[in-house]
Amino acid sequence: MTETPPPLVEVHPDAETLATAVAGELLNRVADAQAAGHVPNVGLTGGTIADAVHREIARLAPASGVDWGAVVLWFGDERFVPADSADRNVNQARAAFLDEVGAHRVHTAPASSEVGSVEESATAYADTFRAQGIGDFDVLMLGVGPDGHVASLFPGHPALETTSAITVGVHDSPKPPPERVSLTFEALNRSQSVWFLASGEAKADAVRRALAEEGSVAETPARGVTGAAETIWFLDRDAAGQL
Ligand SMILES: O=C1O[C@H](COP(=O)(O)O)[C@@H](O)[C@H](O)[C@H]1O
Repeated sequence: MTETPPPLVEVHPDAETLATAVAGELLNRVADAQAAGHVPNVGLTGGTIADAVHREIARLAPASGVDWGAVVLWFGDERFVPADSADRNVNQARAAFLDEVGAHRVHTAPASSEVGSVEESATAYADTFRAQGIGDFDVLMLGVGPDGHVASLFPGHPALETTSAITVGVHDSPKPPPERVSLTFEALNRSQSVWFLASGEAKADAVRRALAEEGSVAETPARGVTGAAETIWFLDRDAAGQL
């Protein structure tokens, strides 16, 4: 088995500077990939710090030279609610930056108003991956819950144990809404760069557990994802407070 490099930690004074730094770094990576003739696949996440990052991408995008029409965008997880619900991660991202920058190659799991069950949604999302022939994510951004969850893989939840599938339907999520679709560890780990984003004191214990020498993935699912080329933890000072 190939060894992945150890995680790097980058600490910023607060959530605002963290969001600006991540947005700037993402724009640089995507611009470089496009300059090299590559069509980048980028994994997006929902959540509070992700929203701040997305708004910074919108602000910085005009000067970046990135052609967002030629970036393929995915979500690490999606909430199984109606298509027009503000709870959908894709709607949060559309409002924050996707519409403004002109991104249109955007893929997420179908909504509850589009398919009949969370399993059907998970299967359709997996089919989209296969149809697009995605090898791996160039950059996958992931939020981290205060409980250590990543995407919609929650501590002690049966969805953690999914093998031989790239998506899973999640029922009884401890965080609302209860039904979600998540990429599995198998899919999340098909990433060159994994960037964890965490801000605020409420995340400090989860960040400590995720980066500790010892601990289980069942207890802290964020421990289960690494990038083949790099894993970076982008933190603010409060989230890094227990390191
Ligand atoms: O429910 C979710 O939560 C996490 C983290 O969100 P945050 O608001 O605590 O930052 C997010 O990564 C995930 O995509 C989302 O569905």
